[in-house]
Amino acid sequence: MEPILKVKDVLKAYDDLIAVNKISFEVNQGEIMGILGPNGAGKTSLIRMIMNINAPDKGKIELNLDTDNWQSRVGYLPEERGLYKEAKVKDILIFLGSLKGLSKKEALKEGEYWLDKFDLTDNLNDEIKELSKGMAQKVQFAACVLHKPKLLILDEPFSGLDPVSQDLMKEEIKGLAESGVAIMLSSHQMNLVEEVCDRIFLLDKGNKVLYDDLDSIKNQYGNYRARLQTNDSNLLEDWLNENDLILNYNSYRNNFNILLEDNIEPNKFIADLPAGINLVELEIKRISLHNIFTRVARGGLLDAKENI
Ligand SMILES: Nc1ncnc2c1ncn2[C@@H]1O[C@H](COP(=O)(O)OP(=O)(O)OP(=O)(O)O)[C@@H](O)[C@H]1O
Repeated sequence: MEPILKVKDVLKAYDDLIAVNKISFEVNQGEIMGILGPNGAGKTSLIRMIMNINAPDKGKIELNLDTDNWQSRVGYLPEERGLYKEAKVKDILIFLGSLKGLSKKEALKEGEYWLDKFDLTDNLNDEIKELSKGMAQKVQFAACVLHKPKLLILDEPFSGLDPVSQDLMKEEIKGLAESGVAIMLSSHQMNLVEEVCDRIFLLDKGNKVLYDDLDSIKNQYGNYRARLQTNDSNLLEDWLNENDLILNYNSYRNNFNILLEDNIEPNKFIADLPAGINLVELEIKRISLHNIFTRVARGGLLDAKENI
């Protein structure tokens, strides 16, 4: 099946600054593609070109939405959350729905469906200025999905949300992808998107760092780290100091943070632990996407401490 969005060799410069440097990627139906990178990486510049707010200096953006009126098939949550403060939630939903071709009744029905999901049903008649930042953001999210878009573009959808609301937002985004929506989201909070995205495009200073599915990225770059608590600290310390499975470690009293060498799998580490060691706790995980980014984009060294 044709991708819903194709970005081909897109370049955008602001005077001398190349904000987006010949970037190419695709977003397919039913997948969540994360555009990740630190502040200033070029994420919003890319999104604005996709939304036709700015034009690329070079390259092409193609939308495959089977319509001349592409905006009726796209939902967009912009980075700046600009709902009119004096307007009521209800009127915002009706107005933004009407821009996407919905009748008043349809917009209200869909809007109420989404407000219910975010526990905001009682706020339908509130003015935006009466809502918290996170509540207003959920209303804006509702407004960008109520016309059932085929392509959803979310610029920093988790910023300003508390952890419970972030989880709720993640679940709704996953649900939309499962129903077939192509979703592209940008974020600088790499830990948050790890659990949501199928594929990742890592961007740094306008340049591609990595573009692959999350598992492949983690298989390729993701060393394992272990967190371990033991009553046999001396035994473990001696073992760690002479073991070539270990890249580095740090410890505090009986707690150890251990970074395994490239390609060392958890089984190998566990099988090699000193015989009879008394373990109180053991956790083994891959390093985070943030650490992979630090390593690949910045040539940073991995250190056991920063991975915990
Ligand atoms: N209108 C503009 N004029 C000049 N420079 C700009 C403009 N918009 C963005 N830039 C620059 O382009 C680069 C990329 O900015 P952009 O906003 O696309 O990054 P971002 O990845 O979305 O960052 P953030 O996570 O901070 O929102 C930055 O160096 C920024 O200063």
